Amino acid sequence: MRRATIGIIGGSGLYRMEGMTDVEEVRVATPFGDPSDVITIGNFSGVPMAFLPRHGRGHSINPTEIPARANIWALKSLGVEWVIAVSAVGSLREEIAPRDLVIPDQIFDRTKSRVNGFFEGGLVVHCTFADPFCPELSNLLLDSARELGDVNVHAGGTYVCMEGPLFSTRAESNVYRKLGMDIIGMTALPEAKLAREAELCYATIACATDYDCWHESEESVTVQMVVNNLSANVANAQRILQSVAQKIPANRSHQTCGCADALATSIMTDRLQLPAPLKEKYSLLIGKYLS
Ligand SMILES: CSC[C@H]1O[C@H](OP(=O)(O)O)[C@H](O)[C@@H]1O
Ligand SMILES: Nc1ncnc2[nH]cnc12
Repeated sequence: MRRATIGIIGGSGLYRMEGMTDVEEVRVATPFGDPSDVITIGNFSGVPMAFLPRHGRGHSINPTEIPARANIWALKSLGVEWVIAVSAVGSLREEIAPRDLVIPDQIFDRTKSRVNGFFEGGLVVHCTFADPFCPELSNLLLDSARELGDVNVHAGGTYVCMEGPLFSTRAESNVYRKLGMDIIGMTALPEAKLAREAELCYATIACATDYDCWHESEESVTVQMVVNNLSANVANAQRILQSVAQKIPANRSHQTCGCADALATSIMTDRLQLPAPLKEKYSLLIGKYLS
Protein backbone atom coordinates (compact mmCIF):
# COMPACT_ATOMS: atom_id res chain seq x y z
CA MET A 1 0.00 0.00 0.00
CA ARG A 2 1.20 3.55 -0.70
CA ARG A 3 2.45 5.54 2.26
CA ALA A 4 2.37 9.18 3.34
CA THR A 5 3.94 11.06 6.24
CA ILE A 6 1.38 13.88 6.39
CA GLY A 7 -2.27 13.16 7.15
CA ILE A 8 -5.11 15.65 6.83
CA ILE A 9 -8.38 15.09 8.66
CA GLY A 10 -11.01 17.20 6.96
CA GLY A 11 -13.90 18.55 9.00
CA SER A 12 -17.23 20.12 8.09
CA GLY A 13 -17.03 21.46 4.54
CA LEU A 14 -13.70 19.80 3.71
CA TYR A 15 -14.57 16.46 2.18
CA ARG A 16 -12.02 16.39 -0.65
CA MET A 17 -8.58 17.92 -1.09
CA GLU A 18 -8.34 20.10 -4.18
CA GLY A 19 -4.95 20.00 -5.84
CA MET A 20 -3.97 16.44 -4.95
CA THR A 21 -2.42 14.58 -7.88
CA ASP A 22 -1.63 10.93 -8.61
CA VAL A 23 -4.38 9.92 -6.21
CA GLU A 24 -5.41 6.50 -5.00
CA GLU A 25 -8.32 5.71 -2.67
CA VAL A 26 -7.54 3.09 -0.07
CA ARG A 27 -9.79 1.23 2.35
CA VAL A 28 -7.90 0.50 5.55
CA ALA A 29 -9.15 -2.13 7.99
CA THR A 30 -8.23 -1.61 11.65
CA PRO A 31 -8.74 -3.51 14.93
CA PHE A 32 -11.23 -0.75 15.76
CA GLY A 33 -13.41 -1.08 12.67
CA ASP A 34 -13.60 1.02 9.53
CA PRO A 35 -12.45 4.64 9.31
CA SER A 36 -14.97 7.35 8.43
CA ASP A 37 -14.39 6.85 4.69
CA VAL A 38 -11.79 5.77 2.17
CA ILE A 39 -8.46 7.50 2.58
CA THR A 40 -7.14 9.38 -0.44
CA ILE A 41 -3.39 9.15 -0.87
CA GLY A 42 -1.65 11.34 -3.39
CA ASN A 43 0.85 14.12 -3.94
CA PHE A 44 0.02 17.51 -2.57
CA SER A 45 2.45 20.34 -3.17
CA GLY A 46 4.92 17.62 -4.22
CA VAL A 47 4.60 15.81 -0.88
CA PRO A 48 2.93 12.43 -0.23
CA MET A 49 -0.24 13.08 1.72
CA ALA A 50 -3.21 11.11 3.07
CA PHE A 51 -6.64 12.71 3.35
CA LEU A 52 -9.62 11.51 5.39
CA PRO A 53 -12.95 13.34 5.89
CA ARG A 54 -13.94 12.73 9.52
CA HIS A 55 -17.70 12.93 8.91
CA GLY A 56 -17.49 10.92 5.67
CA ARG A 57 -17.72 12.49 2.21
CA GLY A 58 -21.48 12.99 2.44
CA HIS A 59 -21.26 14.23 6.06
CA SER A 60 -23.21 11.24 7.37
CA ILE A 61 -21.34 10.68 10.66
CA ASN A 62 -22.23 12.82 13.66
CA PRO A 63 -19.54 13.91 16.14
CA THR A 64 -20.36 11.23 18.74
CA GLU A 65 -20.27 8.49 16.10
CA ILE A 66 -16.96 9.41 14.44
CA PRO A 67 -14.77 6.27 14.46
CA ALA A 68 -11.83 8.26 15.78
CA ARG A 69 -9.84 5.19 16.86
CA ALA A 70 -10.10 3.66 13.40
CA ASN A 71 -9.25 7.00 11.77
CA ILE A 72 -6.05 7.57 13.73
CA TRP A 73 -5.02 3.91 13.54
CA ALA A 74 -5.52 3.89 9.76
CA LEU A 75 -3.41 7.02 9.28
CA LYS A 76 -0.66 5.61 11.51
CA SER A 77 -0.66 2.36 9.56
CA LEU A 78 -0.10 4.30 6.32
CA GLY A 79 3.09 5.81 7.78
CA VAL A 80 1.60 9.14 8.80
CA GLU A 81 3.61 11.03 11.44
CA TRP A 82 2.01 14.47 11.19
CA VAL A 83 -1.73 14.99 11.39
CA ILE A 84 -3.35 18.32 10.58
CA ALA A 85 -6.98 18.52 11.60
CA VAL A 86 -9.29 21.07 10.00
CA SER A 87 -12.36 22.07 12.02
CA ALA A 88 -15.26 24.49 11.96
CA VAL A 89 -15.69 26.18 15.35
CA GLY A 90 -17.87 28.71 17.07
CA SER A 91 -16.17 31.78 18.51
CA LEU A 92 -16.54 32.58 22.22
CA ARG A 93 -14.60 35.86 21.92
CA GLU A 94 -15.55 39.15 20.32
CA GLU A 95 -12.10 39.45 18.74
CA ILE A 96 -12.36 36.07 16.99
CA ALA A 97 -14.73 36.97 14.18
CA PRO A 98 -16.41 34.54 11.80
CA ARG A 99 -13.95 33.65 9.01
CA ASP A 100 -10.94 34.18 11.30
CA LEU A 101 -8.59 31.25 11.83
CA VAL A 102 -7.32 29.98 15.17
CA ILE A 103 -4.43 27.61 15.82
CA PRO A 104 -5.49 26.43 19.29
CA ASP A 105 -3.04 25.35 21.99
CA GLN A 106 -5.41 23.90 24.60
CA ILE A 107 -8.54 21.75 24.82
CA PHE A 108 -11.18 21.53 27.52
CA ASP A 109 -13.16 18.30 27.55
CA ARG A 110 -16.94 18.51 27.77
CA THR A 111 -17.67 15.28 25.91
CA LYS A 112 -19.74 12.61 27.64
CA SER A 113 -20.17 9.58 25.41
CA ARG A 114 -16.87 8.78 23.78
CA VAL A 115 -14.16 6.17 24.17
CA ASN A 116 -11.04 8.16 24.94
CA GLY A 117 -8.10 5.92 24.22
CA PHE A 118 -6.76 2.93 22.31
CA PHE A 119 -5.51 0.87 25.22
CA GLU A 120 -7.82 -1.51 27.06
CA GLY A 121 -8.36 -5.16 27.91
CA GLY A 122 -5.21 -5.61 30.00
CA LEU A 123 -2.90 -2.91 28.67
CA VAL A 124 -2.76 0.30 30.73
CA VAL A 125 -1.07 3.42 29.35
CA HIS A 126 -1.11 6.95 30.79
CA CYS A 127 0.24 9.53 28.34
CA THR A 128 1.17 13.08 29.20
CA PHE A 129 -1.44 15.35 27.64
CA ALA A 130 -0.77 18.71 29.29
CA ASP A 131 -0.19 20.23 25.87
CA PRO A 132 -2.63 18.45 23.59
CA PHE A 133 -1.40 19.98 20.33
CA CYS A 134 2.10 19.51 18.94
CA PRO A 135 3.80 22.90 19.45
CA GLU A 136 6.14 22.45 16.49
CA LEU A 137 3.44 21.55 14.00
CA SER A 138 1.24 24.34 15.40
CA ASN A 139 4.05 26.83 14.82
CA LEU A 140 4.45 25.70 11.23
CA LEU A 141 0.70 26.12 10.73
CA LEU A 142 0.86 29.58 12.25
CA ASP A 143 3.71 30.62 9.94
CA SER A 144 1.79 29.40 6.91
CA ALA A 145 -1.47 30.98 8.08
CA ARG A 146 0.21 34.35 8.60
CA GLU A 147 1.73 34.18 5.11
CA LEU A 148 -1.80 34.33 3.68
CA GLY A 149 -1.81 38.02 4.54
CA ASP A 150 -5.54 38.53 4.01
CA VAL A 151 -6.89 36.45 6.92
CA ASN A 152 -7.01 37.18 10.65
CA VAL A 153 -5.07 34.47 12.43
CA HIS A 154 -5.10 33.91 16.21
CA ALA A 155 -2.15 32.18 17.84
CA GLY A 156 -3.28 29.89 20.63
CA GLY A 157 -6.64 29.55 22.33
CA THR A 158 -8.65 26.99 24.22
CA TYR A 159 -11.00 24.77 22.22
CA VAL A 160 -13.86 23.47 24.36
CA CYS A 161 -15.04 20.18 22.93
CA MET A 162 -18.75 19.60 23.58
CA GLU A 163 -20.66 16.41 22.90
CA GLY A 164 -23.31 17.75 20.51
CA PRO A 165 -24.94 17.17 18.15
CA LEU A 166 -27.18 20.06 19.30
CA PHE A 167 -25.40 23.38 19.70
CA SER A 168 -24.95 24.81 23.22
CA THR A 169 -27.53 26.60 25.32
CA ARG A 170 -26.93 30.28 26.02
CA ALA A 171 -26.15 29.43 29.66
CA GLU A 172 -23.49 26.94 28.60
CA SER A 173 -22.00 29.35 26.08
CA ASN A 174 -21.74 32.09 28.73
CA VAL A 175 -20.20 29.71 31.28
CA TYR A 176 -17.56 28.62 28.74
CA ARG A 177 -16.72 32.28 28.18
CA LYS A 178 -16.41 32.89 31.93
CA LEU A 179 -14.17 29.84 32.23
CA GLY A 180 -11.81 31.32 29.66
CA MET A 181 -12.60 29.16 26.64
CA ASP A 182 -12.04 30.76 23.22
CA ILE A 183 -13.63 28.50 20.61
CA ILE A 184 -16.12 25.65 20.64
CA GLY A 185 -16.49 22.53 18.54
CA MET A 186 -17.48 18.88 18.78
CA THR A 187 -14.59 16.92 17.28
CA ALA A 188 -11.15 17.69 18.75
CA LEU A 189 -11.66 14.86 21.24
CA PRO A 190 -10.89 12.04 21.37
CA GLU A 191 -9.00 12.67 18.11
CA ALA A 192 -6.18 14.62 19.80
CA LYS A 193 -5.85 12.04 22.60
CA LEU A 194 -5.64 9.19 20.14
CA ALA A 195 -3.05 11.02 18.06
CA ARG A 196 -0.92 11.40 21.20
CA GLU A 197 -1.29 7.70 22.04
CA ALA A 198 -0.28 6.90 18.47
CA GLU A 199 2.79 9.16 18.89
CA LEU A 200 1.71 11.46 16.07
CA CYS A 201 2.34 15.19 15.89
CA TYR A 202 -1.18 16.67 15.82
CA ALA A 203 -2.35 20.25 15.33
CA THR A 204 -5.56 21.97 14.27
CA ILE A 205 -6.61 24.72 11.90
CA ALA A 206 -9.83 25.96 13.49
CA CYS A 207 -12.04 28.00 11.18
CA ALA A 208 -14.44 30.30 13.05
CA THR A 209 -17.88 30.22 11.48
CA ASP A 210 -20.16 31.89 14.06
CA TYR A 211 -20.42 33.48 17.52
CA ASP A 212 -22.21 30.46 18.99
CA CYS A 213 -25.16 31.89 20.96
CA TRP A 214 -23.66 34.26 23.56
CA HIS A 215 -23.36 37.39 21.42
CA GLU A 216 -26.06 39.98 22.09
CA SER A 217 -26.11 41.54 18.63
CA GLU A 218 -25.44 38.44 16.51
CA GLU A 219 -27.83 35.65 15.60
CA SER A 220 -27.38 32.34 17.42
CA VAL A 221 -25.50 29.71 15.47
CA THR A 222 -27.35 27.75 12.79
CA VAL A 223 -26.07 25.21 10.31
CA GLN A 224 -26.80 27.73 7.53
CA MET A 225 -24.52 30.26 9.20
CA VAL A 226 -21.75 27.70 9.54
CA VAL A 227 -22.07 26.60 5.91
CA ASN A 228 -22.11 30.20 4.62
CA ASN A 229 -18.79 30.97 6.27
CA LEU A 230 -17.24 27.60 5.65
CA SER A 231 -16.47 27.83 1.97
CA ALA A 232 -14.18 30.85 2.48
CA ASN A 233 -12.63 29.18 5.51
CA VAL A 234 -12.00 25.91 3.74
CA ALA A 235 -10.35 27.68 0.81
CA ASN A 236 -8.03 29.41 3.27
CA ALA A 237 -7.30 26.16 5.10
CA GLN A 238 -6.34 24.57 1.79
CA ARG A 239 -3.96 27.45 1.02
CA ILE A 240 -2.32 26.93 4.41
CA LEU A 241 -1.98 23.22 3.80
CA GLN A 242 -0.27 23.83 0.48
CA SER A 243 2.33 26.00 2.16
CA VAL A 244 2.81 23.95 5.34
CA ALA A 245 3.38 20.76 3.35
CA GLN A 246 6.63 22.36 2.14
CA LYS A 247 7.73 23.20 5.68
CA ILE A 248 7.15 19.88 7.40
CA PRO A 249 10.47 18.02 7.84
CA ALA A 250 10.90 14.73 5.98
CA ASN A 251 11.35 12.93 9.30
CA ARG A 252 11.02 13.72 12.99
CA SER A 253 14.59 12.99 14.10
CA HIS A 254 15.25 16.63 14.99
CA GLN A 255 11.93 17.28 16.69
CA THR A 256 11.95 18.43 20.29
CA CYS A 257 8.18 18.16 20.82
CA GLY A 258 8.33 14.62 22.22
CA CYS A 259 5.23 13.47 20.31
CA ALA A 260 7.20 10.69 18.60
CA ASP A 261 8.13 9.17 21.98
CA ALA A 262 4.93 9.85 23.90
CA LEU A 263 4.63 6.24 25.06
CA ALA A 264 8.27 5.84 26.16
CA THR A 265 7.47 6.38 29.84
CA SER A 266 3.69 5.88 29.73
CA ILE A 267 3.15 2.12 29.64
CA MET A 268 2.16 0.94 33.14
CA THR A 269 1.52 -2.72 32.51
CA ASP A 270 4.40 -5.13 33.13
CA ARG A 271 5.53 -6.03 29.62
CA LEU A 272 6.49 -9.52 30.78
CA GLN A 273 2.87 -10.09 31.72
CA LEU A 274 1.37 -8.89 28.45
CA PRO A 275 -0.41 -11.76 26.70
CA ALA A 276 0.79 -12.43 23.14
CA PRO A 277 -2.56 -11.53 21.53
CA LEU A 278 -2.45 -8.08 23.17
CA LYS A 279 1.12 -7.52 22.01
CA GLU A 280 0.08 -8.48 18.53
CA LYS A 281 -3.05 -6.31 18.52
CA TYR A 282 -1.13 -3.23 19.62
CA SER A 283 2.17 -3.85 17.84
CA LEU A 284 1.59 -0.86 15.51
CA LEU A 285 1.57 1.44 18.56
CA ILE A 286 3.85 -0.26 21.10
CA GLY A 287 5.92 -2.73 19.07
CA LYS A 288 9.04 -0.61 19.39
CA TYR A 289 8.81 -0.80 23.21
CA LEU A 290 8.46 -4.58 23.36
CA SER A 291 11.86 -5.73 22.10
C1 LIG B 1 -21.68 21.85 10.80
S1 LIG B 1 -21.51 22.71 12.30
C2 LIG B 1 -21.11 21.55 13.56
C3 LIG B 1 -20.02 20.57 13.23
O1 LIG B 1 -18.90 21.27 12.63
C4 LIG B 1 -17.75 20.97 13.41
O2 LIG B 1 -17.17 19.79 12.88
P1 LIG B 1 -15.66 19.67 12.39
O3 LIG B 1 -14.78 19.88 13.58
O4 LIG B 1 -15.55 18.28 11.86
O5 LIG B 1 -15.45 20.73 11.33
C5 LIG B 1 -18.31 20.77 14.79
O6 LIG B 1 -17.38 20.17 15.65
C6 LIG B 1 -19.53 19.95 14.52
O7 LIG B 1 -19.23 18.60 14.32
N1 LIG C 1 -21.07 27.16 17.71
C1 LIG C 1 -20.59 25.93 17.51
N2 LIG C 1 -20.66 24.99 18.47
C2 LIG C 1 -20.16 23.75 18.26
N3 LIG C 1 -19.59 23.37 17.12
C3 LIG C 1 -19.49 24.26 16.14
N4 LIG C 1 -18.97 24.17 14.92
C4 LIG C 1 -19.13 25.36 14.30
N5 LIG C 1 -19.76 26.24 15.12
C5 LIG C 1 -19.99 25.57 16.28
